[in-house]
Amino acid sequence: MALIYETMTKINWITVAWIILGAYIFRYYYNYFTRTNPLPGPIPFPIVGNLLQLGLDASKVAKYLDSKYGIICEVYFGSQRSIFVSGLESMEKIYSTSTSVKNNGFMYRIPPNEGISELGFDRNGVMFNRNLKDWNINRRILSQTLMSPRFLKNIIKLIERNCDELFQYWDLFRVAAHDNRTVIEIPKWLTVFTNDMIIETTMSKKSYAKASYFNSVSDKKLDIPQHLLKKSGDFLKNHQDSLKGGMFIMNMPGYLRRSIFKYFNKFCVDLVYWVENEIDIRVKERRQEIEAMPVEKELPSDLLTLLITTNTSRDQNKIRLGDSYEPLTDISIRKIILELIFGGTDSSTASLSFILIYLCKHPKVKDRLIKEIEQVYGVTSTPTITLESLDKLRYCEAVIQETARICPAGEIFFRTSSDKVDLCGYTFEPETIFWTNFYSLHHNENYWVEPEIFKPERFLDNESKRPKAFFQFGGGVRHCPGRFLVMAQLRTFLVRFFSRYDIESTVPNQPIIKYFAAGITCCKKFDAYIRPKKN
Ligand code: HEM
Repeated sequence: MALIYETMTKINWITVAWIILGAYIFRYYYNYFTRTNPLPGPIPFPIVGNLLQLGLDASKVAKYLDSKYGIICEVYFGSQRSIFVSGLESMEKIYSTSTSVKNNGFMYRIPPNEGISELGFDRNGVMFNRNLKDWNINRRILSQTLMSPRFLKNIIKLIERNCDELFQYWDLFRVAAHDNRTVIEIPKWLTVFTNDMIIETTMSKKSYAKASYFNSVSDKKLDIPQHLLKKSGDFLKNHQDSLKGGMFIMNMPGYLRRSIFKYFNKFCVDLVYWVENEIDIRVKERRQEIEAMPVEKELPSDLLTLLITTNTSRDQNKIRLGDSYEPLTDISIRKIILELIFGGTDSSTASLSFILIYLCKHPKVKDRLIKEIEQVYGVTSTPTITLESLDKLRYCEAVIQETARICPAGEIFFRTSSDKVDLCGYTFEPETIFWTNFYSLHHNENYWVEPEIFKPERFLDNESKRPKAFFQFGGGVRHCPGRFLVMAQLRTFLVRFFSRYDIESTVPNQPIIKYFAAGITCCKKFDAYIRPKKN
């Protein structure tokens, strides 16, 4: 009897589950087929949307959607309907250079999102902040800091120090191998390199991710206290995992996160809080260090000091918004730093990896780049780099831009309408998310002569003749605030690297193996021989 009752109960539960699932699917497709403003696009599946059909290779998705559906279509990333835009005119509208926040209809990054709201990013920081008044002040403080020549001058010194440290480890490998060349797994090394740099840039504290990685792959061990290596290693791992966790929190509907995925959700949230807590400890520590500095003494121009002191009594250049001068709160500083670490690690690693791959594939371009470096700095393995000297590297800049055109780290990127907007003859409601197809635009024959050919010279034309169909860092009021920093970083690295080494891919005609994670197209594998340069 008990068995029959148990079986009946089981069947009932299974039946109920099927009915709920059936009702959910019916409701999903009813909403889909009766949606307003339908656009062409692949039919989505519940929960995953079009992810199974399209996959996660951003350039393949970009090419496919552009060729099959034209300059505007719709896709579902998870349960989120997104408008996918490939035409230049639409992109110019979305990334409009209009400086007026009021007249710009594409002011948001993403529509309201339960997960992002639970983590507090919808009302703090810059990237996802939906309170446009707060976003504006945070953004102005950040831009004023990240773009100031004083800050950038210091950053160049920081980049040089980090290059020297990286090269010291590579040399240790070479000596240990009794060989004049070292096989380096480029993306892995560049990840720890850019991570150390962004941590030191944002937290004004030495980071040991490179050293920690060296110790994990080398027989020789560095004489650095274990707790420092562990701390940096843990920070890198947890911040990378928290980024993946953040994607889960952002894209998985709340009712599923709170039920089926309850424990995994908690694990992801805890990871984000772990990283935030580490940042918070450092912010408080720096506040105390600043308070201990004599008032008459000029404060250092590192990012953290500037974020803490802007609009306080220690600030000489207050930023006014409306009638008030408001300093940033600790929570806002914490979120901004977290976003900068997220925004500044994978994108820079990917860009630098792709540049080195293209230089290996195009030895003539590499030779011309080395010639330019020698012209500006002379033949030396330790050039002294200044902000002014970096501006003379026109060909180097063109190499960086051409790589960003042909193989962008941001192949597709997103903005959200903050108002009713018109695009390609359709009217869209506020809170519609638009994915912009930079990849296809950068490969469009209407705007580029022989777009599949790597030709940095195309960026050497005069300013007025430069191609307009190029979105390396987005554009307009939400233009990437890290662009000057990253351009300084890339140029300084290339100068330092090619003053000292030559590089050759271990695989002839190195294929570009990419993966897409958290909005960035990253380089999955690239091994290269690094040899001392013959002068
Ligand atoms: C090569 C490396 C990089 C690439 C390709 C890149 C690309 C982009 C793009 C396409 C956007 C969207 C801009 C728009 O909507 O108009 C963006 C925004 C942003 N980037 Fe970068 N970025 C890079 C490096 C960095 C670095 C190093 C930082 C930090 C120091 C950073 C911080 C940010 C932030 C905070 C935003 C959001 C700005 C806002 O919403 O107002 N990025 N980036």
